[in-house]
Amino acid sequence: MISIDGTLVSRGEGGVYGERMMGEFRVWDPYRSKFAALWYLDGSTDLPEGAVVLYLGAANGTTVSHVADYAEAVYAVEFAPRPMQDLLVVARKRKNIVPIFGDATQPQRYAPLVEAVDLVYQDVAQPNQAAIAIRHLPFLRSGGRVILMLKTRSVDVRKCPEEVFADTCAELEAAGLRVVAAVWLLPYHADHAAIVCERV
Ligand SMILES: C[S@@+](CC[C@H](N)C(=O)[O-])C[C@H]1O[C@@H](n2cnc3c(N)ncnc32)[C@H](O)[C@@H]1O
Repeated sequence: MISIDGTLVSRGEGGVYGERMMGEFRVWDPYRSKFAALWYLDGSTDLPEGAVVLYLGAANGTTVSHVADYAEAVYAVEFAPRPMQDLLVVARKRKNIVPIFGDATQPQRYAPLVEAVDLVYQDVAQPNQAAIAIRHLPFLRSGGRVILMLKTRSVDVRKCPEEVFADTCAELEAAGLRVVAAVWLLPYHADHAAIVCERV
């Protein structure tokens, strides 16, 4: 990933959501994007140019647009109609984004549209976040990665965040993933942790 004087950027045609520009580069704000926050907090995080990405929880496409500046293709899944409309606008300008109006708990419904991917990136804030990620492992190439943005309060508000975090890591490992990094996203995002896994 590219940085200019320590600021994370991506190279894309024009701004998408009023983000700051540094010449032809778009500033990727860690307060607006958990992916960017992870990059600032864990130096080993990378998004190799030319990667194929399956993105679950695309929302209005702000982070998707930065990911698409690096990736060869981004399959972007969103199930809420309003953000989907904005995502479609973003995808009209970026031909390597494939917007999918679908429910990430039902991957079999969009499986025919998606190729094998190098990265499954998930940011869905649902109770069953680990299970959703695990359901997408058939799309992941061997050696590929899963980045799960875990919103602990969405899983179980009664459990302490550390317990939810540990349980989620254990569930992912039981499914054959190896956790290579696990980071709380403070100060950028409260109640969120990023879990980076490799398919072994
Ligand atoms: C926290 S927002 C994602 C923010 C986005 N990743 C970004 O960085 O710009 C979570 C999104 O996931 C979507 N979502 C939640 N559950 C989903 C599901 N089962 N299938 C698809 N999208 C889902 C929500 O509608 C919402 O837009």
